[in-house]
Amino acid sequence: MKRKIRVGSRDSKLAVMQTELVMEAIRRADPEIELELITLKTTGDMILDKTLDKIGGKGLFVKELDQALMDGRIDLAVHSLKDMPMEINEELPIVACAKRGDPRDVLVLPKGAKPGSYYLVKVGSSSPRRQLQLQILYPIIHLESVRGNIMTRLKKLDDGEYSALVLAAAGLQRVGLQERIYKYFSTDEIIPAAGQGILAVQARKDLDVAFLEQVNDPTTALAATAERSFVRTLDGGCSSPIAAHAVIQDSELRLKGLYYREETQEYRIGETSGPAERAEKLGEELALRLKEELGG
Ligand SMILES: NCc1[nH]cc(CCC(=O)O)c1CC(=O)O
Repeated sequence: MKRKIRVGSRDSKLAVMQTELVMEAIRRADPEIELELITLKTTGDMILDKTLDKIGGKGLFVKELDQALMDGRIDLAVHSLKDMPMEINEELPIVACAKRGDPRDVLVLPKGAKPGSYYLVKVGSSSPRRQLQLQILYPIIHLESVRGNIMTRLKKLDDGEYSALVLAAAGLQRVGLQERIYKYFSTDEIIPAAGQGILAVQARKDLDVAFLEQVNDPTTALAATAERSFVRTLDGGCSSPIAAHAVIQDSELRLKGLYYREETQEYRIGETSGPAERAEKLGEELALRLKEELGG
């Protein structure tokens, strides 16, 4: 008898494209499994007139999917890891991280803009992490918040509401709009969000997930562990400009992190490296070091 797996996803174009990528990987690993895509609207997708920090943070992008997992209406949920809260219901663990996509942030110009003629006035980004690092890169920049999914943001850009946007490369690539990318920021120019470019699969902890072994990329999972440990240790909500990016080479993990202290409006950028299996500890140690350097 064919095993049937119901895969839950937010209903944005990006979320569905990402979930289909994971479903393709599952089919490649086990063609016998029957997969059904089930999309759900999440609260975070419906409240579009407020910035995330004003509506309770990242949990609003996962609550409905968590409930559907608990109710047994879906068997898996696929998320952009960077949109998942650092604290996860232990009944609903992350059971796989697919191989990381492009982690970088990029600059996008309005359709038809002449190359080289971009202005740093009314640059759209709602991410405190991007805003802080853009101000460091371009002290004269004028930033404005922008909400909505990728397609909504691009329409606002092309309708003249912004002179440029800063978005994630992976998002544009996955919806087939990589040609809109005008400039890539290196991960040193703008340190990505923890988990940026990573697709995470969540399931009820009692589900037999052996079929996900070939979907999971252990190197990506260790990088995600270090980055999320850094943010969790700093207790970073979505309103604080915390950034973390880990790269693993020959079992050596290098982690770069940015910590911003609200009270003093100071930030620190630091790096650490060590054996990849120490990912959790490396994240914690770097976070504590930066916190101490900033006195709090
Ligand atoms: N909350 C927005 C969001 N969540 C995940 C991605 C991109 C895909 C990824 O980082 O895996 C994006 C779009 C963006 O930041 O421009």
